[in-house]
Amino acid sequence: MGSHSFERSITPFENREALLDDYTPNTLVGRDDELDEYHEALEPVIYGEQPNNVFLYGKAGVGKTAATRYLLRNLEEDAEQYPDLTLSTAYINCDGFETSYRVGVALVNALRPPQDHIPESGYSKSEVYAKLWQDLDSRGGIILIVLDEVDHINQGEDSILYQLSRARENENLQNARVGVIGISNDLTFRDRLSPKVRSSLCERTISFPHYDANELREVLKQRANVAFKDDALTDDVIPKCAALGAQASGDARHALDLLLTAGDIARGNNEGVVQEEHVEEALERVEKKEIEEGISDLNDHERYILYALATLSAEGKTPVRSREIYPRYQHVCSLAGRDEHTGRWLRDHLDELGMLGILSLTEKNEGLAGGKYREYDLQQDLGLVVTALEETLDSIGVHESLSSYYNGK
Ligand SMILES: Nc1ncnc2c1ncn2[C@@H]1O[C@H](COP(=O)(O)OP(=O)(O)OP(=O)(O)O)[C@@H](O)[C@H]1O
Repeated sequence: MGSHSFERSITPFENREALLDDYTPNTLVGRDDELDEYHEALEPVIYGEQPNNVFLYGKAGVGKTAATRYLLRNLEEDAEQYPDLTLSTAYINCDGFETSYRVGVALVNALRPPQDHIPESGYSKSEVYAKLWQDLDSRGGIILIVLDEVDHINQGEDSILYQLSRARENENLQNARVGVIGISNDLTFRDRLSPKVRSSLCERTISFPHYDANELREVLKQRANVAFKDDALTDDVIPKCAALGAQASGDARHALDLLLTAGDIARGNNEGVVQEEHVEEALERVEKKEIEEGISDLNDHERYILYALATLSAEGKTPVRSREIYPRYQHVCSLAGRDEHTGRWLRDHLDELGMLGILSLTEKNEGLAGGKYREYDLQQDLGLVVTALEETLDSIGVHESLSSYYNGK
C-alpha cells in the first residue's frame, strides 16, 4: 500500500488556478467581433443612459460568460472615473430556478447583504416583485442584471423577463435604470419566447460561434503561460488539447479541462513535464466526467430514451431513425412501469439530447424517394453511457443486450 501522506514534490504548475473555470483572463483572445458588438451594446452605461438589454447565445464553452465577466469588470473599473455615475451589477445563474418567483427571490438576495436575505418561500410573487422594485430604486443609478442559463426558466413562468426588461416603461422603477443581459446555450430559447418578451429582452442579440482549433490554441497558450512553469509542456500538448476541443464542438472549457487534467496526471506521477500521453489519459477522464454530468441532469424519460438507444447500439443497429427508437423506448417505459410520451415528444427530445452532445444526429436527404430525416447514435462510448445510466438500470432492470457492459449489482 502506498503512503497517503501529503508532501510537495515535482509539479509542472506555477499557478494551477489559472486553468479553473472561474478564472477570468486579462484579455480574451479569439472573440474580437463579439466583444466589439457587446461593447457597443453596453456603451450607453458609461453616459448614465438606459442600457440596452442584451441576449447572448451560443453553445457551451464558447466564452459567453467569460466575455460578460471581462466586459463588466472593465465597465465597473472605467465607471469609477465618473462621479455622477452609479453602476451596480448582479449575476444570477438560473440553473435550478425554473420560475420567475425563484429568480425574483435570488435577485432580491443578490442585491442585499446576507443578514437581510428573504426566504425562498412565504411571500407572494407580487410581494417579491415589490421588494425587488423597491431595492432597485433605492440603489438607483444603472443596474446591470446578468441572467446566465436563462433558458432554465420555464416557458409560461418567465414574466420576470418581461418585467425586468421593461421595468422603466412599465413604471415599476422611477430612479434606477436596469439593463438585462440574458445568456443561453439553448439556441431555440429565443424563438420560444413570446414576441413581447423577445422584443424587449433581445434588444441586442449577439451570437457566439464555436472556436476553431487555431482560436483554441491561442486561448490555451494564454492560460498555459500563467498556469505552468517554463518548459513544463512538450510542444504537442497545446495543439492536441486544441484539436480535441475543436472536435468537441469548439468548446474552450473542454480544451482547458484537458490541459488541467493532463497537468494533474503528470503531477500525480511525479513528473514535471506534461506530455501528449497525459492528454490522452486526460481525455478519458474528462469525457467520462462530462457524460456523467450530462446524464445526471436528465429526467427519467430522457434517460429511458438514452437507455433505448444504448440497447440499439449494443445490437449494432445504430445509427437509427426516431421511428425505430420509439418501440424500444416504449419497451423501456413498460419495464419501468411508466406511461410513454408521444413520438413527437421523442423526436424533440432526441434533438435536445443531440444538442447536449449526449447523442449524435445526422441529417439524411434521400431526395424525392426518401425525403429528409435524421439518424441518431450514441455520441460517447457505450460502456461509458451504461455506467452513467447505472441508477436507471438498477431500478428498472438490465436489457439483455447490455448485460456484458453492465457490472453493477
Ligand atoms: N476567449 C477566451 N479566452 C480565454 N479563456 C476563455 C475564452 N473563451 C472561453 N474561455 C474559458 O473557457 C471556459 C468556458 O467559457 P465560458 O464559461 O465563458 O463559456 P460559456 O459560453 O459561457 O458556456 P456555458 O454556457 O457552458 O457556461 C472558461 O473557463 C473561460 O474562462
